Order: sequence, then structure tokens, then C-alpha cells
Amino acid sequence: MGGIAIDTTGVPLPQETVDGVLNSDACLFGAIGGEKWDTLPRELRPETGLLKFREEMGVYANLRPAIIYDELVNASTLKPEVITGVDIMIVRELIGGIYFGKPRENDGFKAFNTMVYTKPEIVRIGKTAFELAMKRDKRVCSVDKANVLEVSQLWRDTMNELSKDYPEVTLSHMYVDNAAMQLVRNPKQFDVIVTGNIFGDILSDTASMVVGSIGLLPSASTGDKTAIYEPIHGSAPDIAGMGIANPLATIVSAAMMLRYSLNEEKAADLIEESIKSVLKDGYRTKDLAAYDAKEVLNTSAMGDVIVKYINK
Ligand SMILES: NC(=O)c1ccc[n+]([C@@H]2O[C@H](COP(=O)([O-])OP(=O)(O)OC[C@H]3O[C@@H](n4cnc5c(N)ncnc54)[C@H](O)[C@@H]3O)[C@@H](O)[C@H]2O)c1
Ligand SMILES: CC(C)[C@H](C(=O)O)[C@@H](O)C(=O)O
Ligand SMILES: [Mg+2]
Repeated sequence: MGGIAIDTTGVPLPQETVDGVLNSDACLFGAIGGEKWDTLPRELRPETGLLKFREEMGVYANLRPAIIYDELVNASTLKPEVITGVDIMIVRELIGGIYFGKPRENDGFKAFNTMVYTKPEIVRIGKTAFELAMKRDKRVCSVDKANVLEVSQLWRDTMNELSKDYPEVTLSHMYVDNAAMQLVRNPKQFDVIVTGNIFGDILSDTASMVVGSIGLLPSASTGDKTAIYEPIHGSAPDIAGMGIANPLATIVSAAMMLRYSLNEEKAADLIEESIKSVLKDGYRTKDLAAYDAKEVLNTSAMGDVIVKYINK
């Protein structure tokens, strides 16, 4: 799917791809997008294919963990004391909100999108967040813009109602502008963040830089049918072909896939432990190279060294 599908079949999401993934336990997704396809009509763009893909797979809960590796505390642009120990789980609603709301239009003079959530959609993602919090530090921060938006008021009221089913979990609320600021001011205050589609998109890119690089953040998109595992970053066109992209976000996504969809806990542990050892031994890709690097590797060499450590 994406650009390659457009070039070979004329559409960004061929039915064959949808059927293939629906018949699978899980999907490991790379990244889509690029200037070449940016001027196509919206319905033919890679991004539209990705959204349709997520919708067809029913993956409403996008889990984006931002955890700092001890070895990389110096890689963040933030001070070590601010970020040491950061362990945030962003729970982003993925198949609703302004990305999918109707009506939507651009007639060349006026353009609009609609941010819409129904109560069942909010309950569904809220449950995911509360259940996850029960296995973590039992704190959920719900991020919205209830001071301005009706849709956020319903979001907040619903989260408050739902929290009664989870008396052990502490629920707090934050406006999205403040949340963006708090993420860089004091990221350790967060355990689970639950939020809508567009706010989660923005806050997860911010969180990635808190822990060092956007090339580090994996994600799991789960729902009722199957699951998609993908790095949070895009196709990084500005560095395409240079061999300097960090492959860790994708590799960690694969580890998440092994753990959560394929029941291969040991294999997942092995990958994650190898990554930690590789970082500890000072191997870095360029995005992390300025900090404590003993050896700077290109994309495929980083993959190779992780494989070597796994085999060890
Ligand atoms: N899930 C996806 O497939 C996805 C996600 C985001 C953006 N996109 C698409 O990707 C294209 C580029 O978008 P963008 O530039 O805003 O976002 P991007 O995430 O591709 O890149 C943002 C910045 O981060 C850097 N970066 C990204 N991944 C990296 C990695 N693994 N290692 C090192 N540096 C990395 C890039 O070089 C760039 O400077 C667009 O077409 C966009 O629609 C796709
Ligand atoms: C490419 C784009 C449609 C996508 C999104 O906004 O969901 C991306 O930014 C992401 O974070 O996965
Ligand atoms: Mg994004």
C-alpha cells in the first residue's frame, strides 16, 4: 500500500492488501508518504490509504509508548534530570475524530472538517486506557480541549463517568495546549495519556523527542479484528536513500507484534534486550550520534548488529 501501490495499481490501498491483512494475526507496517504523491487528489494519496487501512482493520486504539533507554538520557534535547525514568503510554484514538468526521469539504473558497466523537467511541478508547493503567502506575491523564470544544466536553464527561468503574485509577484532565507544554516541562508526571486522534498524533511526536529521537518510537494499533504495528514516524523523505534512518522504532514495533499478537514473549524479550545491549555498547545511528556514540552505524548496519546480538 501507499506510494508503491499507487504506482503499480493506481490506488493507495488495493483490496488484495486489505484481505491479506484481515487474514493475518498481525501486520508490521513501514511508513507511507512522499512528495511524489502529494499533489494527487486526496482520495488517491498514500495518507488516505493509511487512514482507510486503519479504519478497515478496526484498530481504534493506538498505543504509543515513550520510554527512555538509560543509555540515551543524553540523547534528548532535554536535561537528563528531567527525562531519566520517563515511561509514558500514549493511548491515541485512531479511527475517529477530525480525521474521519463528516461533513468535510474544500470548495476552493471555504474548507472545513468536523471533529466528531460518539459516546461509545470514547468509552471504548477510555477502557483501553484504564485497563492499561491498572497494569502500570494507575494514573490516566485525559487530554482534550473542553474549554472550547463540545466534542471535548463529551469526551471529558464520558471519561469521568467511566472512571467510576476503575476506582483504583486516578483520572486527571488536561487541556491539549498545556499537555504539550507539560510534556517537555516535566514528562515524568505522566503515566497513561488518553486522547483523541489529532491531539494524540501531535503529542506523540513531541514525546518521541523527549526520549531522544522520533526514530525510536514504536506503536501498536489494536482493535477487534487484527493489529497493526508501526513506527510513529513517516517516510522521512529528507533523509531517504542516505542510509541514516534509525530502524529501531520499526524493530521495536516488531517486538511488540511478537509479544502482543503472536504470543512470542521470549522472542520479543530477546529483541528488546539486544537493542539495550547494542545501545549500551555505544552503537548509534546518526540521529543519536552526537551523544555517547562509540560507533555510528548506517541503517542496515544497525539492523545487522542487532541480529548479531540476538544470535549471541
Ligand atoms: N505512519 C506513517 O506512515 C506516517 C507517519 C508520519 C508521516 N508520514 C508521511 O511521511 C512523509 C514525511 O512526513 P514528515 O516529514 O512530516 O514526518 P517524518 O516522520 O517522515 O519525518 C519528520 C522528521 O523526522 C526525521 N525522521 C523520521 N523518521 C526517522 C528515523 N527513523 N530516523 C531518523 N530520523 C527520522 C525525518 O528525517 C524528518 O526530519 C509525509 O508524506 C507524511 O504524510 C507517514
Ligand atoms: C501519515 C499520517 C496520516 C499519520 C497520522 O496522522 O495518523 C501519521 O502522522 C502517524 O502519526 O501515524
Ligand atoms: Mg504522526
